[in-house]
Amino acid sequence: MTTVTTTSTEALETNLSRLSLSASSPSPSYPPLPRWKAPPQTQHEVEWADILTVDLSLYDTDKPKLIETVQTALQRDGFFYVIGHGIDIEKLNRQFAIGEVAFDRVPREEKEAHRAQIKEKGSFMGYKLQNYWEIKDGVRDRIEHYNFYNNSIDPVTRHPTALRPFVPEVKDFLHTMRNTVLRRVLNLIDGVLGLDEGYLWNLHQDAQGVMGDDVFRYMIYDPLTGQESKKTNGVMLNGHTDFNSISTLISQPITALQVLMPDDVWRYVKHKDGAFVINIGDQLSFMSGGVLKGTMHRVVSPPEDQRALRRLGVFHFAQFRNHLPLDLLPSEKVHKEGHIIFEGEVPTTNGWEQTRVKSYGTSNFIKGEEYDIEVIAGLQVRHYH
Ligand SMILES: O=C(O)CCC(=O)C(=O)O
Ligand SMILES: [Fe+2]
Repeated sequence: MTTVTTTSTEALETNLSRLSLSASSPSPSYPPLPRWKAPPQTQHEVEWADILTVDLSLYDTDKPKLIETVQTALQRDGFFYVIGHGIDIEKLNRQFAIGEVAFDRVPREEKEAHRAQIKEKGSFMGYKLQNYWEIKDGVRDRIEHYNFYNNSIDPVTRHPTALRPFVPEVKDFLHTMRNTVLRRVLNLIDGVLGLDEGYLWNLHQDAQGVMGDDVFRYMIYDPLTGQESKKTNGVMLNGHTDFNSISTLISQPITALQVLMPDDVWRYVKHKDGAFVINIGDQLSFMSGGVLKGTMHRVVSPPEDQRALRRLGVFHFAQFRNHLPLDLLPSEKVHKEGHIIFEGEVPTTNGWEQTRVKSYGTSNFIKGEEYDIEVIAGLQVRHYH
């Protein structure tokens, strides 16, 4: 009898440990969640963007080489991959699994109650629901996103009920993204611009611990119908530059993100398992006097074999601290090779962000064949379609 009991307990434990191996929970303190099933990669050959890779595992041993790569990447393409960052792939996959909770386990009414005040406050905090933006000729977007803001993650009760158990994990993950990825990438950019190491990081987090209001986003694209796709020329998210300092996305297999490369051709970003895709946004580009490129990118319908799939994304949009003027950085290189961006009043970091969030996809810009133009602070901002 005793033996039987022992055996069945062992069997139970074995089963449990098997279960916990197949459930995705990288830390015992995080609640279990079904493992995210990554969609299959495309078998189609498309034109890939030839973007460079920065291996952060060399950060302590070969920084000069990494600085050189970042320099070429940011002066030429505005995009690069980051590998060797040390964040376990299970942790990355958990973020996709949590993203699914945000879209599939929160009822519509609760999403409405957490709708972001985009027009009112220039903020994406909460949900941007489908159909908010116009892509082209009356076709509206099929994108939903849920956004956490770094300085307003607490209390957990501000988030939809189904997401609450995962908020501590989101916080930990964002903290890791800031301290292990963003910080090292900014230090490398300091190297490119000849700034003291830590200069750019300090603009994102000062000695008193005041932090930029980074946006951490889950984003899901539903496929466009054939009719819609025809009207938008396959475009699902119009060509834009990001509004912030540095954007990081976790690479995922659905082939749809395109970058406008230096020869003016849109090319696809190829998926790299466990890698980040990093680009700089308007604000860092402006502060660099245009030496570092805030590059145009867009999202189009995937190749045939992925076209019917939903596309889930996880993004970290880092922000400078609030209220900083978008002046040129104190770098000799910037002052020599760059140019003055704003002739009149210089916008602030959060001022620029809010203006762009408010008008993106909803305002009547000056229409053009290839792109529409919006004027902000005397500057022409392009919106490609
Ligand atoms: O979905 C993507 O891959 C890109 C999204 C994007 O560019 C953005 O949200 O700014
Ligand atoms: Fe973007």
